[in-house]
Amino acid sequence: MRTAIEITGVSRRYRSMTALANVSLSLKKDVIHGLLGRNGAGKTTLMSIATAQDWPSEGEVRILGMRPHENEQALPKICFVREEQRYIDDALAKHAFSAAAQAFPRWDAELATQLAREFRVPEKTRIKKMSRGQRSAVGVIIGIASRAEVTFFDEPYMGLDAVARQLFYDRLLQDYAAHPRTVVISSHLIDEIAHLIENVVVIDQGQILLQEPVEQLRDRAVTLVGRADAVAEIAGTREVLHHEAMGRIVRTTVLGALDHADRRALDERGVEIVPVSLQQLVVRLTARHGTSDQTTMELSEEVSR
Ligand SMILES: Nc1ncnc2c1ncn2[C@@H]1O[C@H](COP(=O)(O)OP(=O)(O)OP(=O)(O)O)[C@@H](O)[C@H]1O
Repeated sequence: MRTAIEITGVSRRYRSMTALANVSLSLKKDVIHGLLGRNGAGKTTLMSIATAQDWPSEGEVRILGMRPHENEQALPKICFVREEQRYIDDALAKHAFSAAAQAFPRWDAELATQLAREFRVPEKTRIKKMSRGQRSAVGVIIGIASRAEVTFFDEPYMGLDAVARQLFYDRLLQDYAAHPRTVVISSHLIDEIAHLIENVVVIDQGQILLQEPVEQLRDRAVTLVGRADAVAEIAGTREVLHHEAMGRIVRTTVLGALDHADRRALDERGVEIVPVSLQQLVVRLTARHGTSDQTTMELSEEVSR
């Protein structure tokens, strides 16, 4: 089976608020996926439903072919690391690790101990008394050492310093290479996780804006920097995502890959081609989605044209 996570027509409403609107998503097995989107886009809601911690108002979820809700067979295969993880009162890190050992059959206790040392998780401090970063580290360790077949990290880096975040990315990749599994990470630090993820899902206002392999997405847009008339000549026929003028020089971000002839024409006119980072692309696409009346489908089609 190549699909690990299948979400079909899932909606989640809170009274008048629609957090997810008819979301369908199919995520491949043994791939690291990035779930990206602005505050309130629906990332946590989607992850909570996929991990059976919340129920959809409509629609269906399948994890490894199984319905996860109240399913004793499915749940040991699913790990959800979230910022506001609750632990048993007065628990130390080792207690949280023992509980994880019970919950996840592939738990690696040695790895957890090693990671606890590397993240400098204090042994004798109760989790509720730990600093925010230390608490996040406990969650991250559980996420990695559980080796659950499907692991969700919801903004796992909150409070982690730059060194600890790098350690998280390195250790996750290392362990994933040795023990492939399906990972979904939500993050606002898009460029930080760009090298980690293979597939990108962008969600905005409860709708999936796009789902695409990172490599493909990188070629989707470029920024052209040069004289306004020269840039306009090439940009004119394309979808403009962003435009800035600095005197006679403009920076225009356009959708669509450049072919050989475009590159030659730009070169002849002294126009510089600057790659667009994943973060910039996601920011531009979501900003555009928020201000336009286009449907998700239209925008996705545009992006993939
Ligand atoms: N229990 C709740 N009751 C009412 N509204 C809720 C509830 N939980 C989430 N929402 C709303 O649903 C929407 C999606 O929230 P969600 O937490 O999934 O967003 P998110 O993408 O994870 O955001 P962030 O990046 O800020 O964590 C938001 O508008 C939020 O206010």
